[in-house]
Amino acid sequence: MIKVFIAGGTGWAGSSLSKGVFNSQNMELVGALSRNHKGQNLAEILDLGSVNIPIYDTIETALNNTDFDVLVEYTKPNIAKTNILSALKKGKKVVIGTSGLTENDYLEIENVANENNTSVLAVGNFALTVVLLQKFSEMAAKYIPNFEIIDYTHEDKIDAPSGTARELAYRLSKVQTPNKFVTGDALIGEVSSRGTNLNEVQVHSIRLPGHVISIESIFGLKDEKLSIRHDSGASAEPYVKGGLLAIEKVGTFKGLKRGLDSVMDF
Ligand SMILES: NC(=O)C1=CN([C@@H]2O[C@H](COP(=O)(O)OP(=O)(O)OC[C@H]3O[C@@H](n4cnc5c(N)ncnc54)[C@H](O)[C@@H]3O)[C@@H](O)[C@H]2O)C=CC1
Ligand SMILES: O=C(O)C1=N[C@H](C(=O)O)C[C@H](O)C1
Repeated sequence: MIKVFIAGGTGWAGSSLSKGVFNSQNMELVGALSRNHKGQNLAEILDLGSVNIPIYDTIETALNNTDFDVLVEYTKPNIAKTNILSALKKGKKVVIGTSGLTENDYLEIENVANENNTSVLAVGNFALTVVLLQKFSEMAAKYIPNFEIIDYTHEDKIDAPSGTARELAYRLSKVQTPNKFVTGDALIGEVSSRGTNLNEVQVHSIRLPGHVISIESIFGLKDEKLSIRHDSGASAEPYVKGGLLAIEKVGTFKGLKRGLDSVMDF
């Protein structure tokens, strides 16, 4: 049995995963972190039956009071790194779902995981269809050296670019550095209108009502263009299966891995 603790277990994504873990044959849901539900029973909140799944409001109290193997981080960017580093320092394995962490954050997380001989699996998007978008985009980037990324989300998403876009930029940059067009001093007007540069890839973030979550990688060659786009629906269901797979696989290596495909067969 893998003992799982979910930081953000009462949230939109975390509550769906909590139910998935609770119903899993080889996992035990032993606790959750939630700022607003301290001292309550997660099983009652999620209608899971007559068991007690305690909720804490800080990672320190959770680590002092609960024994677990894997921390799933599904809170908010402002607290995620603290939760992750605290758990790693106690030798816990960590699955990261929370977006907003930077490349420097990941370097620090990787170092702390290595120092404590444990493992972290960070997944910008747990949905299988997004994993496929990442793979198809990597294939395209191998042949087309001109690409940019657009991320579209609901208006109240607090971090930009999305975790999905950050991970995609990181991955495409490993395939090749894209060519730059009209940048720096050559550009007349607003430099920021060309988006932000992540790992040498231009990323544009749209935040608008009526939008859920979409990601698009755009490629161009003379007289031809290619768009690879993914659109999420409104529920958090697509992230559950991938989340469960990540919990199962995070103990199979040491250090940091990024992307769900890193533990899948392709
Ligand atoms: N990697 C992936 O596939 C996915 C990633 N996400 C990311 O997961 C994160 C959470 O998203 P949602 O579930 O929509 O958020 P949410 O707002 O619905 O839930 C956040 C949860 O974290 C808890 N929380 C927030 N701040 C806290 C603090 N300071 N201390 C203790 N608990 C705290 C809340 O009580 C709640 O349980 C976001 O960064 C989002 O982008 C969301 C869905 C899929
Ligand atoms: O609702 C969100 O916020 C989500 N964020 C993740 C991201 O930043 O990429 C992914 C997910 O699609 C939902």
